[in-house]
Amino acid sequence: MRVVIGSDHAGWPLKNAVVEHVRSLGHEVVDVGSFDDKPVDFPDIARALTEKVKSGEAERGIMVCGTGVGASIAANKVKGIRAAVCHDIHSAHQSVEHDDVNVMCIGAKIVGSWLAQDLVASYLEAEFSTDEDCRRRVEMLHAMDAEG
Ligand SMILES: O=C(CO)[C@H](O)[C@H](O)[C@H](O)COP(=O)(O)O
Repeated sequence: MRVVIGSDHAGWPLKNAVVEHVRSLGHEVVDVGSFDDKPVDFPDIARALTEKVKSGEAERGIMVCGTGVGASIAANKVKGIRAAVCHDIHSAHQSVEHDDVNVMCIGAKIVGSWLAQDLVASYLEAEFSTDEDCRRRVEMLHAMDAEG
């Protein structure tokens, strides 16, 4: 699949490892930066990243900031985006299976590169469940988006 990946300055070192790993898993990467450690504001990167998901240019997004928290707050401001910080393997796949998460956020200051690789693999392998309870709940999230 096509995956858009972005980070702020704090997430930049881990983002590079994530980009390489996602490519090694056979996915296509759209890299929206950062491309160095120059300070940038995570909402700007979240805006660029979520635009690619919203438009359909990428099926999933991965955003790395210092904690993953700012990235997820910013991404969730965008209609159609369901973002979550995932720092354990179970959440990385269940967030997709149950909640149809389309942007996973990781904190570069919180997790190491080995765990990040496993989180990414788990997230990208997961598919949204056909279970009707899960489907209904995500429809409710769509309705909340529409309410504004
Ligand atoms: O973790 C973050 C937001 O939740 C960001 O990546 C930053 O690391 C954090 O806001 C700290 O910013 P700073 O400019 O690097 O001090």
